[in-house]
Amino acid sequence: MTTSRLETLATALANGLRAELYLTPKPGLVDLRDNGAHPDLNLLLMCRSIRLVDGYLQELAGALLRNAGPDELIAIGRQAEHTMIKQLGSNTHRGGIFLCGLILVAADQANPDDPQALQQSVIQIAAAFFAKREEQSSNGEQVRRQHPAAGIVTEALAGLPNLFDTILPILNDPRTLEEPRRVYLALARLMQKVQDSTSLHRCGEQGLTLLRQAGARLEECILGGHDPTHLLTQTNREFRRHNLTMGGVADLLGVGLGYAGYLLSNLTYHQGYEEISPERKKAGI
Ligand SMILES: CC(C)(COP(=O)(O)OP(=O)(O)OC[C@H]1O[C@@H](n2cnc3c(N)ncnc32)[C@H](O)[C@@H]1O)C(O)C(=O)NCCC(=O)NCCS
Ligand SMILES: Nc1ncnc2c1ncn2[C@@H]1O[C@H](COP(=O)(O)OP(=O)(O)OP(=O)(O)O)[C@@H](O)[C@H]1O
Repeated sequence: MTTSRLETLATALANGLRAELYLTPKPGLVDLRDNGAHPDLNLLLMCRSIRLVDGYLQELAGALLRNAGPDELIAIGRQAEHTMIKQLGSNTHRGGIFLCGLILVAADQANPDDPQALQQSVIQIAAAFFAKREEQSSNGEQVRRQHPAAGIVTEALAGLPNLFDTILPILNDPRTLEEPRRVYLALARLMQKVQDSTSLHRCGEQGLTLLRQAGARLEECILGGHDPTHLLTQTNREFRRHNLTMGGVADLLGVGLGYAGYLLSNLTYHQGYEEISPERKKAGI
C-alpha cells in the first residue's frame, strides 16, 4: 500500500507536536522536566493527547482522500476536540488540533510542497470556516473582546504568518544554526511576535510584555553563541511565578516543526540538496 502525500503530511504534523513537547527546557510549557505553568497538564497526558491528534489527522486525511464535504470535515474536527476533553479532561491540544486540521485541509486544495501556495489555501479555508462558525464561549473569545487582533482566529485568517513567514525560513535552513539552537531561535521569534491569547488570558498585557522581553533575551543569547539552558530554566521559573504560559507560541512551533519536517524530507523541495547514494552513505562521504 502506498502512503498518500496527505497521510505523510498528517504524520509529519503529529511528529512536529511531539518535537515541540520534547523540546526542553521551555518557559511556562510542559516539557521533559516539568509542567511549566500548567497544573492541569503533564508529560504523559500530553503524549496521550498527541496520539489522539495523530489518529484524528489520519482520519481527516482519509476523509479528504474520499472527497468528504466541508460539513463532514468540520464534524471530524469537533469530534477530535470533544474526545480530547472527554478522555484527557483538559485542553491539551485544542490549538494543535485546529492548526493541523487547517493545514491538512488546505493541503488538499493546493500543492503542500509549495509553502506559498499552501499559505494562500490556508487563507481561503480559514475564511470559509470562520464565516460559518458560531460564536463559542472560550478563553480566546473572552480575550478577543478586549484584544480583537489576538489569538488563533486572526492568525488563521491571515494565513498563519507566524508559521510561514516568521519561523519556516529559520527551520527550513539547516545551514544557519545546528539543532536545537535553530529551534530555539524560532521559539524566540515567536515569543516576540505572536499575539498569544493564552498569555493575555492568564496575565493581560503584562503577559505579552513578559513574553516579548523573554523572547528578545533568548534571541540575543542564541545569536551570541551562548548555551541557552540556564536562561531558559530561569525564564521558566519566572513564568511559573507569574502563572504565565504561551500555548499559541507552542502550537505554532509544533506545527512549524511538523511542516518543516515534511518539506525537508521531500527532496524535490530543496534545490541543490543532493541525495546521498547508499554507496556514499556506506563509505561515510
Ligand atoms: C478555533 C478554535 C481553535 C477556538 O479558538 P478560541 O481562541 O476561541 O479558543 P481557545 O481560547 O481555547 O484557544 C485555542 C488555542 O489557540 C492557541 N492560540 C492562542 N493564541 C494563538 C495565536 N496567536 N496563534 C495561534 N494559536 C494561538 C492556544 O494554544 C489555544 O490552545 C476552535 O476550538 C474551533 O473552532 N474548533 C473547531 C475544530 C474544527 O472544526 N477543526 C477543523 C478545522 S478545518
Ligand atoms: N508543551 C505544551 N505545554 C502546554 N501547552 C501547550 C503545549 N504545546 C501546546 N500547547 C497549547 O497550549 C494550550 C493550553 O493552554 P491553556 O492551558 O492556557 O488553555 P486553557 O486550558 O484553555 O486555559 P487555562 O489553563 O488558563 O484555564 C493547549 O490548547 C495547547 O494547544
